[in-house]
Order: sequence, then C-alpha cells, then structure tokens
Amino acid sequence: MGIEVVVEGLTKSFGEQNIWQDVTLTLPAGEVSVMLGPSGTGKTVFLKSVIGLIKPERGRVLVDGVDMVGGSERDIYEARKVFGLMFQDGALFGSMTLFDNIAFPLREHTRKKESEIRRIVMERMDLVGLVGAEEKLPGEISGGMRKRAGLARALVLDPQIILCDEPDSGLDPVRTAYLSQLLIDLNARIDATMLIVTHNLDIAATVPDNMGMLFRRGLVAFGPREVLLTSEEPVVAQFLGGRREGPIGMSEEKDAATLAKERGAAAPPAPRPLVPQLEPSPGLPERKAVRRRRERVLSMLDRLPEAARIAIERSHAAAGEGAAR
Ligand SMILES: Nc1ncnc2c1ncn2[C@@H]1O[C@H](COP(=O)(O)OP(=O)(O)OP(=O)(O)O)[C@@H](O)[C@H]1O
Repeated sequence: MGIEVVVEGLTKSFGEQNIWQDVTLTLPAGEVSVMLGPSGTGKTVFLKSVIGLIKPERGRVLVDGVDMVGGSERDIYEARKVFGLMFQDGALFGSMTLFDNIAFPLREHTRKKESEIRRIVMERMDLVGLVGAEEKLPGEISGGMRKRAGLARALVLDPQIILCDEPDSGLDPVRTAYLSQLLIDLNARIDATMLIVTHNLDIAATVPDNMGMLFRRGLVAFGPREVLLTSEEPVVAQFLGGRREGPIGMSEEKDAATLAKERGAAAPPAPRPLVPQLEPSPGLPERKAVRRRRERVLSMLDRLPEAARIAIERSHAAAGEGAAR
C-alpha cells in the first residue's frame, strides 16, 4: 500500500520572493490527490519540496518517519527510493531508446540481471501501452508517448508514492482523457499514494480523491474532491469554472476596485455540476483507496460544508446502488 505524506507548516522563499507559507496537509495513503493553482503559484516547487529536491526554510514533510526537509541527507536519499517521479516533459535522455530510458533506474539503483530488467521494463511498457516502441528514440515519438514513457520509468522501482508534474501538458483532450484513465488504473493496480500537479479541469473533476489549491502564497484549501468541486470560495470557484471573473487576474491578483466593479456587474455563476469520479477499467481490481477514503470522509462529514456533504452522501448512495446491482 502507498505511504501517507504529512506536510506541516511548510514555507519556501527564493531570496525576497516568498512562494508559499505555512502549507499543512496530509496526502492519505494510497489515495489520489491533485494540486491546482494558477501559473507561478509554486506547485512545482511544492512537488520538489515533498521529495527533498528543494529545501523550504520552515516546516516538515514526513514520509515513513523521515523528514524530507530537515532529515539527514542519507535518510532522505533512502526515503526517495519509495518515490516515482513523472516530470512535465517526460525528462527522457534523448540519445537513449525508450527501453534504455525506462531501464535506467533499474541499472542505476539495483543489481538486477539484464533478463530481470527486461521483464520489468516490458511489463511497465505494457502497462502504459508502449509495447512495440522499445527501440524508438524520444525524438521520434509524440508528446503523449513521451509522457507515458516517463510514467513507465517512474514505475520501475515499484514506488509507493507517485508524483506527477503536469502530466497533461501539451496533450490533446482525447489523450488527456486516456491519461486520466491510465492514472486511475495505475492506482487500482498498485495502490500507491499519488499527487498530481495540473491546471487541467477535466483531470481535476474526474481523477482525484482529494484536491488542494495554491494561491496568494498559501494553500487556499485541501480536502476531499467534493469540498473544492462544490466550493463557493471565489478563488476556487473561479479557477474550477475557468472564468475571468474573480480574484485571479492575468498575471497576478486583481485589485480591490476591479473586484468591486465585477461584483456589481453580475451574480457569480454557480459551480459546475459534479461529475462522477473515474473508475478502473473493466477487468481491473477495485481501488483499495475507495473503502479507506469512505471511512475517512465519513468521519469528517459533520465538519464539511453542506454542499460537499450532500455531494458525498449522493456519491456514496450511488456507489451502494452500483454494488447492489
Ligand atoms: N530554483 C529557483 N530559484 C528561484 N526561483 C524559483 C526557482 N524555482 C522556482 N522559482 C520561482 O518560484 C515560483 C513558482 O514556480 P513554480 O514553477 O513552482 O510554479 P507553478 O505553480 O508550478 O507554475 P506553472 O503552473 O506555470 O508550471 C516562480 O516565480 C518561479 O520563478
């Protein structure tokens, strides 16, 4: 099963520029979480802080007892082995075939025989639909294939935590839909804890168990998907509605006068209707996270806003009916 990631009071600046402060959240074990936020709000910096590649000046990131911020380099190095990282562009070596790219972590970090490496690489290539492309170079394939190769490489060391940085960037809507399904199928197969950084509203609406949003140098919210998807908090509603009206401006926050003018103009549109979360493809096991999440969310139900509570109760009722059929 995946490992829980506990983030406490994380604060990061580069020189004078504060990126975010006091970020506190828990990525529940084996569940899929998405981190949203306008460009430049520090989503990638957050991802890199979780794995210890960037050092925040305050706070802790606890992974299996190791603090990825203040722990010893040796402990952090060891703890990184439970992570699989998928970068925006796939981060593949241009002069290596896809097979060699995907085999790279196994050759670098393990003493496995070539026959065993071949077995693992082919299994992961099959998982992401790349069998037949072993001998291709990254420059000879499409962006979507490069991303899937990046995902296959992230999976070879059997990670318990998977971090994906904008896995949809540069993909068309159809490929993005396939990728969303692939991420859910992956979670069903290996029950890893997953954190996906994205701007994509379709992924946000259909993939995660939990969602968070970074804005104004902080975490606006983090919680079960229904909380953000039904939120009337102006920043969250604007972002998830993909609208110009609201506090998020073209390059920065809007000023108070512009916001007051907008408020006078029209009532804010209602949040988009909630669509059901994706389920694993036929033939795959159920996601183990679903049952755990259900218990967890039920235990916090009376502390959630009414709209979120109703949405959760409806989805549990629908799941119950599905199971009874
Ligand atoms: N190594 C670094 N040194 C200095 N500043 C940095 C560094 N890395 C990131 N930043 C700054 O931190 C801010 C947040 O960057 P980040 O890439 O995390 O944003 P993001 O939310 O992922 O954006 P996008 O959605 O556009 O990818 C930016 O202003 C960026 O310039």
